[in-house]
Amino acid sequence: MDMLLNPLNRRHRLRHDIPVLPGAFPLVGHLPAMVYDLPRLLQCAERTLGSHFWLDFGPAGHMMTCLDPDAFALLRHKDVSSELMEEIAPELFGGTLVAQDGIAHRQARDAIKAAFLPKGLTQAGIGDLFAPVIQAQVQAWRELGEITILRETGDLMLKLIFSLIGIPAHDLPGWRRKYRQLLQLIVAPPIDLPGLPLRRGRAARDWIDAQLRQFVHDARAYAARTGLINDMVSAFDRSDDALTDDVLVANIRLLLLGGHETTASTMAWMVIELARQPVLWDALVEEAQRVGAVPTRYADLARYPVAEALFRETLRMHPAVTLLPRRALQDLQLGQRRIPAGTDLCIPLLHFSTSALLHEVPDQFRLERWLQRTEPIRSVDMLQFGTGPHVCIGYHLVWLELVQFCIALALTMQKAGVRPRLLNDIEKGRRYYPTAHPSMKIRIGFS
Ligand code: HEM
Repeated sequence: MDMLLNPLNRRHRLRHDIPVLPGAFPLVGHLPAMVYDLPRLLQCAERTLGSHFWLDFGPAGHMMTCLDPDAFALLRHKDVSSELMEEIAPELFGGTLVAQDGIAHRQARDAIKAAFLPKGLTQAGIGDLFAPVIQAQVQAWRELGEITILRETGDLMLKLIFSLIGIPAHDLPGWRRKYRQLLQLIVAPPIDLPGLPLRRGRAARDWIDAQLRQFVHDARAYAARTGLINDMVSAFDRSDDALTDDVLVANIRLLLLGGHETTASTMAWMVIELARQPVLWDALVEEAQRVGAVPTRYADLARYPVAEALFRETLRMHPAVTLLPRRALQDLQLGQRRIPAGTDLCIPLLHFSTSALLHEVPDQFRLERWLQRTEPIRSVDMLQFGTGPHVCIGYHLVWLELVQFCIALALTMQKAGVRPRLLNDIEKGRRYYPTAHPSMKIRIGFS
């Protein structure tokens, strides 16, 4: 299929001496090609324009995109800001730490991050909380015999993330409905009328915030909630400049958002890769049987090198977050180019994750690149989680839950004498932006 570029826009233009990629449509710019075919779009831009070019993000404006791996270090640069995040998605990210810089960011992050480090996860018993939920879902797949994978992993992730926050199981259907409406804010056109996505999404966000406010209140009043909310509330209350409940609530909502689609997509890709490569499945089953149980503590993970390699290689080949927006606060030097203060930047994680400059035979799914390595994991090896002050808070949690997931899958299916099988084409229906995921239609059989 041809890329979704505007055939009437062929003019070559420069901004600040850097070429603008032709093919943008009015209003939506290059967004259609980014959503449906980002890898080919980046390759085409590199081939025709070189390593620095402007992409048109439609309503969010132009962003200078640099394919040189040095651009990854911009995420750690003191003169590069995350404020653009809030301008792109004010309804979702306004007031959250992902869109803040400096002290405001550090304060909010410090109050949350301890709960997500290995010690915090172990103390809160998160692995014990997750294991039965994962096992029940995988068992249900076995009984169904055939599933639509992304729908199922999305459902499982909602259950996990809600249990993490401490939402009681009987409240789940209501939450699920509101959560889906909240997600509409990502794509809602800016028209605020009854029945339209913006109005519904805002109403859902207000509902969710009101519930979270009540959780925070209960955590303070009775120390009644399980899950991470108690830990976060106490950390917020202990912080030097007491942070308001609005900040706390907005950031708990961010955790719900940040932890769901990304992990559901990675989990779905994991199953797809296991289904299409029998040797991967055999290696995983062998490891699962040798250890014989689903891990529940972070410290157990060292016993599952194959599952860890599967987690890392799946993310490398299919990073869920493909592009990160930033803004230069001062003039910057990037390779041979000077980038003026105020320039909006795009850091293409997808490109680095599959770049031949960083990985041998990058197009091949190879567990060996992780199993045979002797050096520790560097930030460039986990670039799918970003780096620097905003590096993903959920990294250790994702590692734990994805290893739990694939080991539970292997043990359950092996016991029943079946293995996953891919039932349709994986290329059609993939999406790459705002987050990447496999087609909603991919079906997996267990036989
Ligand atoms: C495979 C799963 C995941 C991927 C690929 C992923 C990726 C990322 C990336 C690339 C960033 C950096 C954003 C930036 O620099 O602007 C990020 C930040 C963040 N992630 Fe994740 N994430 C995942 C799962 C999770 C989970 C499970 C949670 C929590 C439950 C989470 C919570 C967050 C939060 C709160 C931030 C903002 C941190 C900050 O701005 O300081 N993520 N994530």
